[in-house]
Amino acid sequence: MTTERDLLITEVALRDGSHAIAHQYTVEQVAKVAKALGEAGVPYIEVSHGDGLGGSSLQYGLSHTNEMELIEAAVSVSGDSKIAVLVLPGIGTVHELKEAAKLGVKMARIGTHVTEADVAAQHLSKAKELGLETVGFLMMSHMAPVDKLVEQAKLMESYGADAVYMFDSAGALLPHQVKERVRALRQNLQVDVGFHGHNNLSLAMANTLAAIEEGAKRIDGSIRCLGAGAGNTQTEVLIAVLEHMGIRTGIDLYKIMDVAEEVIAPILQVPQEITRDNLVLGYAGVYSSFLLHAQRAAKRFNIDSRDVLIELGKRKVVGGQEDMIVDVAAELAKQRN
Ligand SMILES: CC[C@H](O)CC(=O)C(=O)O
Ligand SMILES: [Mn+2]
Repeated sequence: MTTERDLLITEVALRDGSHAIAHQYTVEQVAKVAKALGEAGVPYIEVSHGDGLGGSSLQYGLSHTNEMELIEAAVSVSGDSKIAVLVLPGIGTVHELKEAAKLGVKMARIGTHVTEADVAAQHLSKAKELGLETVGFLMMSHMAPVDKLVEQAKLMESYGADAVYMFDSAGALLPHQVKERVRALRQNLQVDVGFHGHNNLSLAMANTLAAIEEGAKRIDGSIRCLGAGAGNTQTEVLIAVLEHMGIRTGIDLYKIMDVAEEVIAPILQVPQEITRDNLVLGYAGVYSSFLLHAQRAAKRFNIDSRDVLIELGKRKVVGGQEDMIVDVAAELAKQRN
């Protein structure tokens, strides 16, 4: 029997949520979560290091477990759900993509900074060759004007992406800005448009609904908000809201609520909340994945982590420049003495 779905949801807690727990997922945790998500009817489950395949490093944070083991475990228990991986060109290589495909991954999500889509060409075409469904996504989309976003999205489409997402990586966008962007993407692309939000300004749900209103067909969520910063659009809440709107996702509401409460909550080291640092991520337009790095650097130099985040926002530091977080903290500390 095929499930009727008006929207395709990708659950990202086993990838974006990896940032929130410093990439410490174990095989047991991933298997338990993936199995439960599969039973709840989630169509796509993303599994990788928070920074994608190959992300385990001193720069981005060392994983507890090799991500290929996590992927293999997820594939073996996820039933009809498809396992997706994230790849950031420059971090993840075609070699890792091949290894993931061999393990049974069905979708590759290739992401670049919002102005750098051209670096995704090779990865997208290789993923296609491997028979994978492909998503291209543009991160930190608040940092580019609408016409630039559209230009870059068209490049992703031309490289073979089956869908193009805009990522509000910093959780900095307001609903009217999301609407404007998704509308423009829909007007200019033939492929599906997707949206990935972060809840740092408590707008992930509002932004997601704005995207859906403008025709976004693919949405990312993180169950119990287990994503970087304050997390993403909370999956189980989204499913309830969409049911009220008569939008079919194929996900069982009671089951997804149970996964949140019984499987995810025990994994959380602290509850996913809009703490003052998370709020500053959204306010200053800083990558949500920088949170723990900035907190560690602030502690090391005995300064306020909010000052580090505000300065990173001013300098428009983007993914891949994690080493600058320590530089900024050191500079701020020096200025203070
Ligand atoms: C560092 C990759 C990043 O976490 C991808 C993502 O989820 C985002 O940009 O929001
Ligand atoms: Mn994210």
